[in-house]
Amino acid sequence: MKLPQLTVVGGGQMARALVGGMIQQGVLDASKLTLIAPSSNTRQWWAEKYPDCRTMEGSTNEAGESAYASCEIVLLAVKPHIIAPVLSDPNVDLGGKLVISIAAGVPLATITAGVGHSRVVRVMPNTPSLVGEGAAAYSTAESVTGSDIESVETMLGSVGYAVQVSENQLDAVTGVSGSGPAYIYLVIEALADGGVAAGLPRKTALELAAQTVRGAATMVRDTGEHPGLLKDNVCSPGGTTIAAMRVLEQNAVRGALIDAVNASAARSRELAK
Ligand SMILES: NC(=O)C1=CN([C@@H]2O[C@H](COP(=O)(O)OP(=O)(O)OC[C@H]3O[C@@H](n4cnc5c(N)ncnc54)[C@H](O)[C@@H]3O)[C@@H](O)[C@H]2O)C=CC1
Ligand SMILES: O=C(O)[C@@H]1CCC=N1
Repeated sequence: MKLPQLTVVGGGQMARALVGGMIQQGVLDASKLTLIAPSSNTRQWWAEKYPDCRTMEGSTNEAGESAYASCEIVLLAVKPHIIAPVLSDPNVDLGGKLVISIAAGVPLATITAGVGHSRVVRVMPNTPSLVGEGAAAYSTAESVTGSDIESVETMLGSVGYAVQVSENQLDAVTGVSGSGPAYIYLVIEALADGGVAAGLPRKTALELAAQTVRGAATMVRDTGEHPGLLKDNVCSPGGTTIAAMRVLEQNAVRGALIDAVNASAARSRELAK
């Protein structure tokens, strides 16, 4: 399935990852994209990267044309506190459009009230969408149709894994997979630092660390084995890994990750207020 005309509000990091991923995966033609961005640097970035797309500073241009007139889907990719000002702009008429928000914490009820109808989907994606390895969850408001869900699944499925959840689970999703790439980048950076400390060149240490994280993730996903068992398989009796595991447990890495996920989920709940 090819996506219809799409208008994206906000051209920052997550829009670049998600929409860029959809263009690269071939489900969206750049010629069907209108990107609204108040920053000229952002518009220039999109125009250079995807010359066929249309960029606009606001919801209308000097000729009075609306950024929304010909689109079927609108993707809200601005920061959570910008959602309300965007939706209260008198030039923004989202009647008859499927509206998708990726703003962390902003409830469906807030978006449907601002949009004026409930053909609205709330998504929590993540930035590895850019390379086709995203992880996303979504929840729908009441007027969303089967074909709308098909569009959302096409968008998210083209750039990785997608799952429908109940809205009250989206804060937890944010804690695990929305914010999650940042935790793993920290782990990769720290593993590479450890390799450098132990004598490896930086580049070699970073390649080994990144491939190890990728390999371990693929093992969990493809074998279906419990991660605890896969961990045990690495720990030879009296060997190197169990010595390292003891250090990780002494430093409460497990508890720190659990607390990190919960801190992100709690912040997501706070953003709803
Ligand atoms: N960065 C991430 O990994 C993830 C972000 N999100 C959500 O995505 C949304 C965007 O986050 P980022 O891309 O990280 O932020 P960002 O700051 O990189 O991008 C937001 C963009 O919106 C633009 N903007 C501000 N006011 C605007 C307006 N009135 N109309 C159009 N554009 C406007 C800004 O100039 C900026 O380029 C947030 O709501 C966030 O919660 C969700 C999942 C992951
Ligand atoms: O940090 C944030 O608020 C956004 C939402 C999830 C990932 N980045």
